[in-house]
Amino acid sequence: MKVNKTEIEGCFIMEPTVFEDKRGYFFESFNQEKFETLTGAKPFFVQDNESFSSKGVLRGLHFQKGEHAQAKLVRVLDGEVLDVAVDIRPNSKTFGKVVSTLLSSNNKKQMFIPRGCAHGFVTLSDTAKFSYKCDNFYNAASEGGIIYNDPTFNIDWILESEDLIISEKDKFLPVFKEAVPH
Ligand SMILES: Cc1cn([C@H]2C[C@H](O)[C@@H](COP(=O)(O)OP(=O)(O)O[C@H]3O[C@@H](C)C(=O)[C@@H](O)[C@H]3O)O2)c(=O)[nH]c1=O
Repeated sequence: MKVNKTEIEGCFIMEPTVFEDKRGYFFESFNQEKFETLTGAKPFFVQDNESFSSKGVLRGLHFQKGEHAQAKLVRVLDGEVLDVAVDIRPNSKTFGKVVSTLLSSNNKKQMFIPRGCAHGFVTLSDTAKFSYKCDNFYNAASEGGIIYNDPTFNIDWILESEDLIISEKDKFLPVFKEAVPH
């Protein structure tokens, strides 16, 4: 597995080693020992999630607050998404930085988003199956979010805004300055 640092402290993009033969392929999608050695992070994952989305579906930007913050290791099982992490940790040296990367079932890349960062993705393929591990449990009361088109970040979501499919909850999220104390 290759681990690449990103512009966000503690956020990594991993490229697993894929073994191909006449039967198909094999790769380790998570190996705790290698993960810890290569990243220095020691998340203890307690929840796995999977979602299915049609082209244009944008989920995010989401996070959980306080003691319910979640680190996430995300990947695409089928299809392609643009995956985005935003550093909203006020005490971080990379506060306000954005990392976006294409994750697909072809490139098999994964992104590790540390606790305290916001996360979202948009589906670029006809459909996408998305899977992620979390190091803390879902807690509805602690959910937080930032509107996907926040002018501070000006994230290029690749698709035209009229082609985006967004939940009612996500359409009315606050801007960064309101969502996070500065
Ligand atoms: C996230 C989550 C949702 N749910 C429920 C709540 C709701 O009824 C339904 C759909 O929830 P949402 O609309 O919040 O799902 P979604 O918009 O896919 O939320 C996810 O977005 C991505 C970007 C993330 O980073 C995740 O952490 C999570 O916030 O599933 C759980 O039961 N457990 C969970 O862990």
